[in-house]
Amino acid sequence: MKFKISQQLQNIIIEHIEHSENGIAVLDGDDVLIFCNPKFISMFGLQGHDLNNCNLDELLSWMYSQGVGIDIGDISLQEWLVQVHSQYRSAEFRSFELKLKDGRWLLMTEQVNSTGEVVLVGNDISNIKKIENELYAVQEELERQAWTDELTGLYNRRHFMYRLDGEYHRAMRHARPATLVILDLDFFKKINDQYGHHAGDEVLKNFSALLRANLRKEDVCGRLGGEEFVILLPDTTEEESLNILGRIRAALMQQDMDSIAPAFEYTFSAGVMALKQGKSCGLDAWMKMADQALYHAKKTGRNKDVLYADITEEGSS
Ligand SMILES: Nc1nc2c(ncn2[C@@H]2O[C@H](COP(=O)(O)OP(=O)(O)OP(=O)(O)O)[C@@H](O)[C@H]2O)c(=O)[nH]1
Repeated sequence: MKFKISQQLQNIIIEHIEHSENGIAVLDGDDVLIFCNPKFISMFGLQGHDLNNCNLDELLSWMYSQGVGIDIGDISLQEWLVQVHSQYRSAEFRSFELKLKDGRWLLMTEQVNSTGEVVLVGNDISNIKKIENELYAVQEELERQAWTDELTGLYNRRHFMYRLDGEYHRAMRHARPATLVILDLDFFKKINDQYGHHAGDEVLKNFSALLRANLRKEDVCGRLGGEEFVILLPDTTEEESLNILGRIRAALMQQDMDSIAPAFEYTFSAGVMALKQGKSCGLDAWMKMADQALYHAKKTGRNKDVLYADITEEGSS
């Protein structure tokens, strides 16, 4: 069915456009602005600008120079105009979101008429965007909680194993070295028994911070549970990993633990298993071998690093 557009109906539509909560503008075939309603002017902060014979680029450049309207981030005006023209008139109808300098968000629609004019309509979606951002923040926090150990802030076992899996396959694919270290605090039960569970927790947090401070950004650090930690060192040989452990031990010796008790100190044992470049062993076996090296460190006096390669050579694993 086709409606007859009477004068009365035209008046109703024109009044609606004038008072609409949507910003509406029309550009002619040469992209010169031939109409915009009051809401469009206020939406983009165009008050005070002479809009007669103003084309799209002039309009955008003016907004940019006045610091009003669209927030284009860190790019230059030239780059922005190139971006705009790569999309503008690219379809008969398209919609996109725009962030404004004052923090509001718009959902824009761009319709190209059969006679070449472009009709732009902007709808303020700031409230929806706010809820969307809050939901994103909640989702991110839930994801963070799902893969983080609550006490120490390190990755939990599940997420660590996921990262280990990725690194294992990367190392195999590119025949790169990678080393896995399992660390366990020595006589931790005694710390709990002597100074209390809270002090034990403080020691766990202290050790986690110490690991983080002494590892590179690309290293992955997790808490397997209890007083057992794990480090994945990508692109790191056995020898390099021993240097890193030496650095961690030196930092541990130097720190002041008076908040637990005067002259308080603790130690850890570590089991080290380095992947031989390009030689596959399987993920579970990799963990198991590091664990066996750790067990050996515990059995032979604690407060030391043991390489799996050494215990197999000795035949004492
Ligand atoms: N404070 C605290 N203690 C924990 C936590 N998780 C596990 N533990 C305690 O850690 C202790 C681990 O004791 P063990 O497995 O005997 O190990 P250990 O005393 O460190 O002995 P070695 O590993 O052989 O040197 C147990 O007493 C656990 O209750 C925790 O989150 N916080």
